Amino acid sequence: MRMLMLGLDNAGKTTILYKLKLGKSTTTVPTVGFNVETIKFKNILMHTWDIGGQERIRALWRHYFSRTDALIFVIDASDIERLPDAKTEFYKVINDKELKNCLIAVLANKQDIPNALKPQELIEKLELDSITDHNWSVIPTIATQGTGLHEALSWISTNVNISA
Ligand SMILES: Nc1nc2c(ncn2[C@@H]2O[C@H](COP(=O)(O)OP(=O)(O)OP(=O)(O)O)[C@@H](O)[C@H]2O)c(=O)[nH]1
Ligand SMILES: [Mg+2]
Repeated sequence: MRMLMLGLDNAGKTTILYKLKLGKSTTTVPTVGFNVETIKFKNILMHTWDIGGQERIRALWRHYFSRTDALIFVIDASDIERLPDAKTEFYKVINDKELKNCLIAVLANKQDIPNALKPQELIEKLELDSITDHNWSVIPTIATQGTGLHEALSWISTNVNISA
């Protein structure tokens, strides 16, 4: 299956990718372009694309939409100031017709930071209950420690319709 990981810069996407791939926390630099790794989870091969989230390169995201089975949208839940930007980008992505059938896992990352929004608060602020045309879930994570990442893959693996 093909997974696409998007979200604003600094959300934690690359940290998640390499925590899942290597089992350890890595030092990252802002991604200019993409990283791709295959993660094996419960005998499912998850081809996972992590795309840079800086504003000037977000226009490139759509080139990676095709054939995506699951979208992982990573949010820095402690960055309340940029939540409106994250929301705008999120809806732009999920309303694209190329992603109309994909599963959506929203990761409420950086739960180790004291003011981080909890999943229920993110559901309200992002108005996720208004989404009726996708199967979605919000999962709290701490990418640097690996907390919640297997729960996220587990939810994806049990809900995905693998097309190929
Ligand atoms: N405290 C805390 N820091 C985190 C967590 N996850 C990631 N970070 C840190 O956040 C910073 C950005 O992480 P990246 O994984 O590079 O972010 P990214 O989403 O790939 O960013 P772009 O490549 O620019 O799109 C790094 O310093 C990470 O160590 C977390 O759960 N908690
Ligand atoms: Mg990155």
